[in-house]
Amino acid sequence: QHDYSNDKTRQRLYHHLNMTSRSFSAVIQDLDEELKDAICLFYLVLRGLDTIEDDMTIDLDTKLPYLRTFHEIIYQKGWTFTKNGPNEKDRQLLVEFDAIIEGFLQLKPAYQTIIADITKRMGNGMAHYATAGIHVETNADYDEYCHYVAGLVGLGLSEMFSACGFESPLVAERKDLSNSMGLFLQKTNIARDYLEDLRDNRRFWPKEIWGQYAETMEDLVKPENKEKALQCLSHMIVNAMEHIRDVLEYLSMIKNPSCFKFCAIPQVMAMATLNLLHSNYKVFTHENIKIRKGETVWLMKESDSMDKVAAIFRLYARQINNKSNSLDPHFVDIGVICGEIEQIC
Ligand SMILES: CC(C)(C)CN1C(=O)[C@@H](CC(=O)N[C@@H](CC(=O)O)C(=O)O)O[C@H](c2cccc3ccccc23)c2cc(Cl)ccc21
Repeated sequence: QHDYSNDKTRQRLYHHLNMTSRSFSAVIQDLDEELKDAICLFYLVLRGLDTIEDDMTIDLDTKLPYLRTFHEIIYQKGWTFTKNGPNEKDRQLLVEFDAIIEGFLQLKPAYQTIIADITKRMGNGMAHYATAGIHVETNADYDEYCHYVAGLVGLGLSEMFSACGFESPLVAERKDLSNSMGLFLQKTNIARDYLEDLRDNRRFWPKEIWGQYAETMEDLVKPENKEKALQCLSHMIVNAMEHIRDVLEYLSMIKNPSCFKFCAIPQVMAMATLNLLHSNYKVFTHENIKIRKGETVWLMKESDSMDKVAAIFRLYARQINNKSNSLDPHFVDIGVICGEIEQIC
């Protein structure tokens, strides 16, 4: 139990957490005392790293060293970053990053080591994919990139759950399941953010997939390619849904109620998002597609037991299956995955 001698540090931490993501910050604050601060800091350190990766106003020569050394920076009292571009929301976190470091240095060494290790591996992975000319081409690249930016988060969280004794050591051992937890979330975000990422000149959809439907990724936006675009989207959704069996197996291992909700809520939100995306041409015409606030509130309330979470996955799987008709080349794949979900649940 780390005592934040000056509660000021703690207040600043949770202020930044609330600034990054209001709904999820409440979920983190519901975590058991032993884990709450460690996961809050893990989340904020990763947000800081992600803000540097995402900032297109920083040239590569400056950005790459920051990505590769961020795991050391988090030990440097007083460090802040003022080179960031105008993006107000995230910029504030880095300008005041000394408060995050202050909190990080007060964590138990075991949690510091887990956070630093994941940050090092993630920063190097991000640096690899930020290097000029390197981007996601094959499905293997896609899984590797998502492993770096999200799968590793699952590994770190599982190590924390096992380290604090809330969960069995098996949770940290099943790295494949922890990785899938991250890939399901990240692949859902990447499918959802097609247009926003295209505008920011970020290419995450693998050519091995979109190449089956268009000459270039931009072609998918053209109205005359609407059918091909929706078929490609369906393919991306199937690719994400392949992780559901691992997600359900991982969640069935989590016994601590606050850890369970913390893990389950983003997963059911992702499943609801995939349902919203399927056959939805807005993916190619609008940015920031999100499930309705009411649905979010319902999902957060309903995700407190394995049976309820399984029922939610079954519900959305049925809805996706009903929407995908025989014109959809992935109609069979979706049927198979939904059939499996019926069995598992
Ligand atoms: C890229 C990402 C998916 C890993 C981001 N990520 C998440 O998406 C958050 C959810 C979140 O931030 N929701 C925001 C999203 C948004 O801002 O749009 C919301 O407002 O609902 O959840 C994940 C997260 C939570 C629980 C278990 C996980 C297991 C493996 C990988 C990630 C896991 C997360 C946990 C930590 Cl410690 C750090 C980051 C994340």
